[in-house]
Amino acid sequence: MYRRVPFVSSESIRMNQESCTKHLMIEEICLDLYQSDHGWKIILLRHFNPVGAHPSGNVGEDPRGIPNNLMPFVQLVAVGRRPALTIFGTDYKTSDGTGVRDYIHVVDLADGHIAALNKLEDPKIVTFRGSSSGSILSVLALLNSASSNGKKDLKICEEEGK
Ligand SMILES: O=c1ccn([C@@H]2O[C@H](COP(=O)(O)OP(=O)(O)O[C@H]3O[C@H](CO)[C@@H](O)[C@H](O)[C@H]3O)[C@@H](O)[C@H]2O)c(=O)[nH]1
Repeated sequence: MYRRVPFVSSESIRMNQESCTKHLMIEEICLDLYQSDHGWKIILLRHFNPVGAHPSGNVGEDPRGIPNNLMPFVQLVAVGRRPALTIFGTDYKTSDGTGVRDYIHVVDLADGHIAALNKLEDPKIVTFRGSSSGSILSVLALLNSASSNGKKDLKICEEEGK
């Protein structure tokens, strides 16, 4: 968090998911701080899962070891560095039963951060929400997309939801 950064939302900042609680708490601390001292300018950045790489290929994700996250794992399966993707759960209340996330391309996210930083001198209240990319994908949809892009079926196995 930076001193003198724009902030604050005129919108409701309520979130539904329990996993968002810690983020919401931090936003509330920022709100309190702003209320106590309007000299603070704070940007609240909300986004979901960044994926992808810079088109130059110079900056991207090349995890060492076993990745924790879906996209890098799928990529390693696609290039044959991992044998199969384990799907963590297939009985969620989603269209195909696998977990869904809202993905944002990492370059769009970087652009969003720059746009937010350009508001530093703007005294108005602003929040940045980078999550509405319209790219809400299930694990299977993401996997199928990677399979069709790479023109080969990627192997999967299933296990209980985590
Ligand atoms: O090998 C894998 C990896 C992930 N998934 C599923 O793929 C989806 C996306 O998982 P992941 O890429 O790990 O993203 P998140 O679960 O959304 O976790 C991100 O979002 C969390 C909440 O902000 C942060 O705590 C994490 O660090 C960050 O990676 C979820 O349904 C996972 O269960 C699999 O099925 N198999």
